[in-house]
Amino acid sequence: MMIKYPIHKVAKDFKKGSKELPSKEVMDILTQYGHPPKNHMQPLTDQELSIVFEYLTQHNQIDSIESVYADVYHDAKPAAKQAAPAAAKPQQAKAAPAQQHSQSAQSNHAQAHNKGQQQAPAAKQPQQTVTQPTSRIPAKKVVDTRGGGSVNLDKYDERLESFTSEKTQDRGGKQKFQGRNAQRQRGGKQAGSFGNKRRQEEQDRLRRLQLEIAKKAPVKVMIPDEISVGELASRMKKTGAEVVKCLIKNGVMASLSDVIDYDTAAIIAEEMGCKVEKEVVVTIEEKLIDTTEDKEEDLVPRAPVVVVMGHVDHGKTSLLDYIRHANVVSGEAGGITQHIGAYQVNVKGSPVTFLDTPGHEAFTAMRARGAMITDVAILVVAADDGIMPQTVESINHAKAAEIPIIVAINKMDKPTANPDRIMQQLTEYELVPEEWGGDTIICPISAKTGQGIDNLLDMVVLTAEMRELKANPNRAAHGAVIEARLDKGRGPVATLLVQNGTLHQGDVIIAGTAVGRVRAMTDARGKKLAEAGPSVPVEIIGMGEVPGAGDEFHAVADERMARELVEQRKHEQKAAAANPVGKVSLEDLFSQIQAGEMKNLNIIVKADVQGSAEAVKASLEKLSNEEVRVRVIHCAVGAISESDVMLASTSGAIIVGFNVRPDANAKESAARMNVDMRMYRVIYDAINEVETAMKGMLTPKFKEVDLGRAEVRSVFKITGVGMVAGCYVLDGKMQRGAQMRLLRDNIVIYDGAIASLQRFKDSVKEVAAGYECGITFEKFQDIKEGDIIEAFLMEQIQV
Ligand SMILES: Nc1nc2c(ncn2[C@@H]2O[C@H](COP(=O)(O)OP(=O)(O)OP(=O)(O)O)[C@@H](O)[C@H]2O)c(=O)[nH]1
Repeated sequence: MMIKYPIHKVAKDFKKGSKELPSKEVMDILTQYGHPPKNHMQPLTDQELSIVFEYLTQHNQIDSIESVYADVYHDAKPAAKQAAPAAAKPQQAKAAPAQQHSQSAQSNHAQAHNKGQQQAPAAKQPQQTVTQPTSRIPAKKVVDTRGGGSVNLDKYDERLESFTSEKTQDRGGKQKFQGRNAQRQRGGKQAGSFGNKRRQEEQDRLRRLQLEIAKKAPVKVMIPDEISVGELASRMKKTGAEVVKCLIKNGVMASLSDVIDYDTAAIIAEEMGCKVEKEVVVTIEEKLIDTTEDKEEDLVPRAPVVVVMGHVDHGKTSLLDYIRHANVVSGEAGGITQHIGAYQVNVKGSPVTFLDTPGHEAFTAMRARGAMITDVAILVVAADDGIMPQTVESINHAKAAEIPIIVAINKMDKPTANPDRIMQQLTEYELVPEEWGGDTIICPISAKTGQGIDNLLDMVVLTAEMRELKANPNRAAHGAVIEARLDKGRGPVATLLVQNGTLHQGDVIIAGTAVGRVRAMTDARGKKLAEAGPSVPVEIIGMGEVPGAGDEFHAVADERMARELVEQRKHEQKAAAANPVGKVSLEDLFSQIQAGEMKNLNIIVKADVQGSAEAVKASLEKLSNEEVRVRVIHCAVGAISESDVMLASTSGAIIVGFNVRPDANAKESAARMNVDMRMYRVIYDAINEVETAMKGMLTPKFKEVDLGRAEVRSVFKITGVGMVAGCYVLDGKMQRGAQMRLLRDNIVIYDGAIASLQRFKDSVKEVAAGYECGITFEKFQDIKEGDIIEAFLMEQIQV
C-alpha cells in the first residue's frame, strides 16, 4: 500500500536541532540504499519510509530505552494527544511492517550502501561511523532521538512504540523475527488481518512494558510530618484503596481521612514503589526568626550577666544596692537611679551586667520559662549566720543551671563574723574554697562598708573571662524579657536583656505573645539609647501588650508576619493549656530509659527532718545502675514549695516528699507544669517504687483524687466518741468514709479515714466548702487547732 508521504514532508518532520532536515539528505539516504527518488515531491513507499526512518534513528541514538519510556510514561497524555492527528495514523499503522522491510532493504542494498556511505554527509554523526548501517535495530540502542532533543518526532510516537514493542520481541530470537518477516512477505490480505491482531498484541505488550518501566522509575513523593491517607494516595498517584490495603498489611488500620505520621507514610510509600522525600514545612517562626549559628569570626566578647542569690537577710539587696549606687569603679557620674530589673557597671573597663532582682525565685522563674540568661551566680552568705535552707536551694539552682558560683561571705564588718565556719559548711555542698585546694572562689565582703566588693567584682570579671563569653553584635537582636509591667502613661514597659545581636530603636520585636515596635529605649541611668548590643539591659516602650518575664524576644523584619506568629502562639498556648505535655514521671520512666532519653534521673527530696531527708537521698542514689544515674539535685527539710516545683520543672526532676506535703501554690504549679510529686511515709516505699519504676515494673493501680481541705478551728471531747475536730471546709468537700491525712505545718501527722462527719447534730454524707462540720478519725485523738485535713479518694487506674 502506498503512503502519501512525500520526501519534503518527511524531511520537515525530522528536525535537526532547531532546523528542518534538508530534503536532499532524505534523498541521499534513499539513493544510498538503492531507492533513488525522482524529486522531493515523490511520496515514499512503506519500505522507503522504513529505510529513512531506520537510518535516521540509527544515527541519532539515545543512551537507554528506559529513559525514553520513562518520558513516554510521564508525558503520556500530551504525547497521546499530539499523536492523534489523523494524517499520522496510516503511517503509524505501517510502522511494524516498515521495520521488517528494512532488513531486506538493507541486505539487498548492502553494496550500494558500502559504496555510498561516504556520499551521505548529512547522516554523519561525530561519534559514529556509517560503515555499518546494520541490518536491524540493535536491541538496546534505540529508537527515538527525542532524548537528544534534535529531532521532532512527535508524529511518530506510535510508530516508535510499535518499533519498540517489536524490539521487545527481538529478545525472542532472530528466527521468530524472520518467521514473521517471511509471513509478511507471503503478503496478502490475510497478512493484513494478522497484522491488526498482532498490532493489538504489541500495543498490549507495550502498555505492560510501560507500566513496568513506570514502576522502575519511581514516583517521587514529598511527605510532611503528618499526612492524611487520601492525600498520600493522591501524591503517590495511587488509589485510596491501594494505600489503605497496604496500611492494613502493615498493621495500621486507617481510613482515607485518617492522618498518619511521616514514618508510617514513608514505609507505605516505599513499599508502594515510590521515592520518598521529606517535605520540610517552614513555619512562620523559622521564616521570621533567624536562628543561624554565628561564625567564629563574627563573635566578639560580651559582658557577663550576673545573678545574686542567697538566704533571706543575708544581704543580697544591700550588695546590689551598693554596686548600683556606689558604681564603685566606674567613676561615672550620676549612678544608677532607676530600678529596671537589671543594670550594667564597669569594672576597670570591663562591663558587667547584674540582674537587679535578688533571689533565686526570679532566676528560677526565668529558667522555668526557658530563659538561660545568667553566666555567673554570686552566692551571698552572711558571715554571722551560715548556710541556711535558701542558701542550699540557691546552690542547687545554680548547679542545675550549670553556672559557676562565686561565694560572697557578707557582713564581714560584724564582730561575730566567722568565715571559716562558712567555708567549712560550704565543703558539704561540694563548694571547696580555692585556698583549701578546691575551685570555688570565696570573697569576704561587707555590703555595708564596701569592703572586698572591688575584689568580688574582679573575680566576677575573671570568672567571666574564663568562660570566654561571646556574641555577635551584627545581627538582629535576640534576648529575654527581664521585667514587664503596664505603665499608666506609657503603656506596656519591658526591660529586655539583649543576649545576641543589637537592638535598635524602631525595631519590630516579638516577645512571647506580644509584638510591637521599639519606640524608645533607656538604660538604668535613665539615659536614652539608640541601640543596645549584647548583654545590655534596656527598658523599652512600644509593645502592644505586656510580655511575660522570662519570655524570649526577637527583633524581626516583618511586622505583619510577627503578628501572625503571635496569633499562632496564642492558639498553641490555649491548646497546650488544655493538654499539658508530659515531663518525667515514674510511670513513663522505664520507657524513657529504654528509649535512651534518660541518663540521669533527677530527684528532689523534701522530708520532715534532716535525718530522713539524708536517708532517703542516700538510699535513692544507691539505686543508680549502668543505664541510669539517680541524682538527688536538691534535698531539704520542709514542705514542698513552689520553688521546688520550678526546680523540678526546669531540671526534669521528680519530687519525692517524705512525711511532707506540697503547699497550695506548689500543688497548683505542679499540676500546671506537670511535675510528678510522690509522697511517702515509709522510706522503703519510696525506694521500692523508684526501683520498680526503673525496672519498668511499676504498675500503678490507684491514684489519689483530691476531695478537699478543711481547717481545724476548735477541738472538743465528747464522751464515748473521743476527740472531735470542729472544722471549716476551705475548698472542695469533706466526705464520710473518705481517706484523709492530717497536716500540721504541711507535715503529715496522721493518715487514715474520716470516721464520722457531723453538721450540728446530724450525721451527714458530705459537707461542702464554706461550711463548718465536726469530724472524727479512726484511731486518732491528737488533733490540734490549725491542723489541716486533706480528704481524698483512691481511684483505681485502668492499666
Ligand atoms: N553589718 C552589716 N549588715 C548588713 C550587711 N549587708 C546587709 N546587712 C543588713 O542585713 C539586713 C538584710 O539585708 P538585705 O540586703 O535586705 O538582705 P537580703 O538578702 O536582700 O534580704 P531579702 O531581700 O529579705 O531576701 C539589712 O538590715 C542590712 O542592713 C553587711 O555587710 N554588714
